[in-house]
Amino acid sequence: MNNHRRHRPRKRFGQNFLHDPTLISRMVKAIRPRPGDPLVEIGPGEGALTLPLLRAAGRLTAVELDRDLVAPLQARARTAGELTVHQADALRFDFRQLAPAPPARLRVVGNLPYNISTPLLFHLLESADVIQDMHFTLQKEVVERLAAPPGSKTYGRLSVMVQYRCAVTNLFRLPPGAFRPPPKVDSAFVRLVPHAEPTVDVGDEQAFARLVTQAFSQRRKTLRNTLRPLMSADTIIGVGIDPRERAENLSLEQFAALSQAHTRTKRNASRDTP
Ligand SMILES: C[S@@+](CC[C@H](N)C(=O)[O-])C[C@H]1O[C@@H](n2cnc3c(N)ncnc32)[C@H](O)[C@@H]1O
Repeated sequence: MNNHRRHRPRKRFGQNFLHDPTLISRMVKAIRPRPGDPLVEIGPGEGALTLPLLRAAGRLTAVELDRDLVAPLQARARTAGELTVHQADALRFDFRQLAPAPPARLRVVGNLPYNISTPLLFHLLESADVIQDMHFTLQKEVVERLAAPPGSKTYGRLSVMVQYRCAVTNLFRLPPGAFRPPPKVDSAFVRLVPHAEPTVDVGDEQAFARLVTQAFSQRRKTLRNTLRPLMSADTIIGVGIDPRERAENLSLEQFAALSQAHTRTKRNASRDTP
C-alpha cells in the first residue's frame, strides 16, 4: 500500500484497520461521495476509507486521536486531494465548527472505535441539524439495536433515541476478516439520515431523554413501575397506554405521547411551586 513502516494497531484506540478492497469499495459505493461534498471522517487510521473518499470528493476533514497516525496519513493523501486532519478526541470535538454554509450539511463517515461508539453516536446526534447523513461501521449488535423495531429483543434506549433523530438503514455485514487485526465480533455498515423535521412531537427533548432512559432502566418491569418516579399510572392511561405494558413494546409515537405528558406535569409542578 505504501513505503511507510506499518503502524502496530493499538487496542486502547480501538484500532482494527480495514484491509479488504472489495468491502472498502462497497462501502465507498454506499456512501456515494460527490466532488465537493463536505465529508468528515472519524478515525481515519491508515486511510483505508480516507483515500478513496478523498479521490472522489477532492477534500475531506478527519478527526483522529492517535497522533502517530496523522503525519503518515497526510503523506499518503498528498496526491489524492485536500485533507485536513484534526488530532483530537471525537467525543469532545465540536462538529458544528465544520458545518458548511446552509443549505449544505456535513456527510460524516467512519469505521468507529467500538469502545466509544454509543457515546459518540449520542454526541453526534447533538449536531444532527448540520449533518446530511452518517455512514458507520459498528459492531453488528449495535447496528441491530439502532435499526430495531418495537417488540424486538434488541429494541431499547439507543433505538428510540436514534430513530427519533434519524432514519436508520442496516446496509451490510462485515466479517472479522475484513479488518487487521480481526475483531472478536461481527460488524455491519449502517446509514443514518437525520430527519429534516422531527417525525413526532416529544415536547421538551430533555424530558424525553429522561423518560426513555427511565422506561428502559429495568427492561422486564412494567411502565407503571419504571415510570413511577416521573408519572402516575393515571397519566399513562390518560395518553391511551396500558401501564402494564413494557417499554420494549412502545412505538416512538407512544414515547412521544408519554414525553408530552411528562413535560406538562413538569411545567405544572414548576408553576405550582411558590
Ligand atoms: C476501527 S479503527 C478504523 C481506522 C480506519 N478508518 C480503517 O477503517 O481502517 C478506529 C480509528 O479511530 C481512531 N480513534 C480511536 N478513538 C478515537 C477518538 N476518541 N477520537 C477520534 N479517533 C479515534 C483510532 O486511532 C483509529 O484510527
